[in-house]
Amino acid sequence: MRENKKTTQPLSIFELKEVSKTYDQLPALENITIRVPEGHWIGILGESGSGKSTLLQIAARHLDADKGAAFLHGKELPHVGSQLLKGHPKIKLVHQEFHLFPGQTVRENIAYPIRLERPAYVAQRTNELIELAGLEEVRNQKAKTLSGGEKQRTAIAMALSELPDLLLLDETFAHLDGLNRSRLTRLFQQLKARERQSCIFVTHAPTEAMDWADSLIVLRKGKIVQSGTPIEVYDLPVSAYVAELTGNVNWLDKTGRKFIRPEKVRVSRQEPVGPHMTGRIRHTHFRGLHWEYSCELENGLWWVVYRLRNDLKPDQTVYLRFSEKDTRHIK
Ligand SMILES: Nc1ncnc2c1ncn2[C@@H]1O[C@H](COP(=O)(O)OP(=O)(O)OP(=O)(O)O)[C@@H](O)[C@H]1O
Repeated sequence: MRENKKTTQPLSIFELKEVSKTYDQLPALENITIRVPEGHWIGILGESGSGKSTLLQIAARHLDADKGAAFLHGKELPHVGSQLLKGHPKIKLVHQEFHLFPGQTVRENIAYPIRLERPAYVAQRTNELIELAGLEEVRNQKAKTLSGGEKQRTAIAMALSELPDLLLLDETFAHLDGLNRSRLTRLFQQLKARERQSCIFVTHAPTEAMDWADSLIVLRKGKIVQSGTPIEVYDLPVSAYVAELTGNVNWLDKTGRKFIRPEKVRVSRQEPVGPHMTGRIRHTHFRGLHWEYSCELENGLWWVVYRLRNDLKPDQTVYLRFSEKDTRHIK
């Protein structure tokens, strides 16, 4: 990685500096600064309408901000309005409306961005991506005949055939089933580790954000409310909004200031010695690797608790214990 000698900070590939955007006098983004160091994946998490897509559109050079600037490798990028074509050749946005050539095959679509390279390289890179994206069986099928998930994987493979300096992903996993999700996961793991790809990705899903991001940025009503590593943001959220957006939260009182995460709560069927809380199981949810139970406490609060086994029944009385050091306060 190239280092900035003065600060020893990794150099930013891309930067948005003090960017603001208003639609019909309503602010969609306010004073947003984001730096993407080389090889980093920045996850943008936020509720619907918080400005995530607007941010990606500005980063992709599809949309001009009202204020602020965008830099690639330290060079300010021109206004979108002053360019003949929207976008930037070194920045690729993959979003849910896939831009594929419908009459071309999967292979032809993936090969298109590198069509001027040596034929042997084109064939090798295309085959590699077809395999990584799990598209072997549809490689000769026309894009218009693909399923939604196949289109999405083809669009991602196409974006990656010629690696951009900055990859932008908009809700990439949103409509994928488990199998396709794990295929893409492999593809992205390789991109991160081998290709040192830099990326900004937008998601609603906290697990996806935690999994992929080197740093997380939480947006609310167009403003950055918190940024940090996924662990920092998850463990020390600055507000109830961030706490609830990043995972399940058990509030310790009705003020919404003190909480504990469910994985820190021990649930038992027998009354323990020592301090504990008492509750009743109300709902059971199978989550694959664990069971999640909604539990109504004696004080009227509802908590979520996890167990590896499905051994608690609705209406059963349970006892909850936790350590004070695992509780968190929101200032
Ligand atoms: N073209 C537009 N014209 C007017 N208002 C817009 C336009 N695009 C977005 N907005 C508004 O700007 C705000 C931010 O929208 P944006 O699509 O960036 O949010 P988001 O976080 O991506 O939402 P979602 O998760 O629902 O896609 C919203 O209030 C939205 O209604």
